Amino acid sequence: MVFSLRWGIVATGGIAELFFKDLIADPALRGVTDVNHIPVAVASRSLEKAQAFIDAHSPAELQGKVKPYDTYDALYKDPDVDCVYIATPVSLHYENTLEALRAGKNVLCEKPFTVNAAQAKHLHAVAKEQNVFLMEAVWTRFFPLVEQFKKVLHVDNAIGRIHRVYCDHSHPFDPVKDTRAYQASTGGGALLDLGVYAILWTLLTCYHHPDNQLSPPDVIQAVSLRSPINPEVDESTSVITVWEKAKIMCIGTSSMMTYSPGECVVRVQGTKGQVIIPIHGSRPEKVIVLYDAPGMGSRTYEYPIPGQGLFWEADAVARDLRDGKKFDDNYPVEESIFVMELMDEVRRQNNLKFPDEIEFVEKY
Ligand SMILES: NC(=O)C1=CN([C@@H]2O[C@H](COP(=O)(O)OP(=O)(O)OC[C@H]3O[C@@H](n4cnc5c(N)ncnc54)[C@H](OP(=O)(O)O)[C@@H]3O)[C@@H](O)[C@H]2O)C=CC1
Ligand SMILES: O=C1OC[C@@H](O)[C@H](O)[C@H]1O
Repeated sequence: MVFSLRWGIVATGGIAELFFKDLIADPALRGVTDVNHIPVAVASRSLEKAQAFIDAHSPAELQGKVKPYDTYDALYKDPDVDCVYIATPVSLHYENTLEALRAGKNVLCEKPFTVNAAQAKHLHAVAKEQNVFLMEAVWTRFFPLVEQFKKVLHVDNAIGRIHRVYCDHSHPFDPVKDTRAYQASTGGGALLDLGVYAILWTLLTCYHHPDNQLSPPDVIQAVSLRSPINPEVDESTSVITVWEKAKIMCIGTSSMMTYSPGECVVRVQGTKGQVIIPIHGSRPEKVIVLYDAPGMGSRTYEYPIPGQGLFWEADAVARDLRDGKKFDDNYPVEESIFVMELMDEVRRQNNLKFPDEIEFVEKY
């Protein structure tokens, strides 16, 4: 039997649009037959915007069936919504997710989860108290390609012992169009918005290395370059982590001024070769293994994406809710908290602060 998940979408920006389109894509096109998705409501700060979003993106069979709301709160109260997708700027993730959880809703919240670890911990506590589902929407984590990447490195040991990892996620943000990236009040800067993907590859290679056993890194050394447009935010941040148990050094970089090197956004170097992921660090389609041994050559695993690729995380949420889970095994909230702790430390080393109004945590 197919399990259908009814979604309520909060906000009508760029990623909300892509997520909506992926929800209504035919699951069979990605070989999925056990779950599907039904968008039932969209909330915006303006009723006109919510309605325009629904009209623009709903296929004929959904016209008139998706409810528009002019407040996010009204959507949280809708009994037809099984799961809320939060697609607001990061500065609002804590507040929006908290309200949705308190209304008894399951929540998938866009990346980065919150602006600091304290907020992430509070959301985790509230989800447990309310007995509802919570996950950060790090979509890439749910790509089938990622399973192949982990298998090549940690199961097949295709490149032998891993020594060093480079990973990058960068692309320019336009100071006029992408204003949220340049404002501290909206949680801007390269680290939070783009650095999450450099951290994702760091975690997959080092934190999840069988010898590391999910231990934190022994060393974190980070440097940020502040933006001349607004020195309150970082335009580039580089983070070196050392993982003693697995004996790996990892260099993760992010910049909102320049592009990632296209041919290689992730390079994992081992004793027997290298694993390379070409662009894009958040939407990869290939894993390439280059063997050092003469005559071994290379092997390429290709994973074309039949859509944007956001549907895989939605499928994971649907399966979790079908199975009565409150957290996802592949990406539990504890790991989002760990990511936020890492980012807190990077910001501490570089004296990068957001305004109190967005760093606040309610007493609990
Ligand atoms: N997974 C991915 O690939 C991507 C994830 N993201 C993440 O998604 C989130 C949203 O990003 P994106 O969609 O690009 O952002 P946009 O600026 O395009 O949209 C944000 C939406 O949030 C709502 N909103 C509520 N309050 C504010 C406010 N004070 N200022 C601006 N918007 C507000 C608005 O919707 P309304 O007016 O309808 O209420 C707005 O359309 C971020 O956390 C970002 O990191 C972004 C891009 C890609
Ligand atoms: O999350 C995102 O926002 C920034 C983009 O670079 C990235 O590709 C996208 O997934």
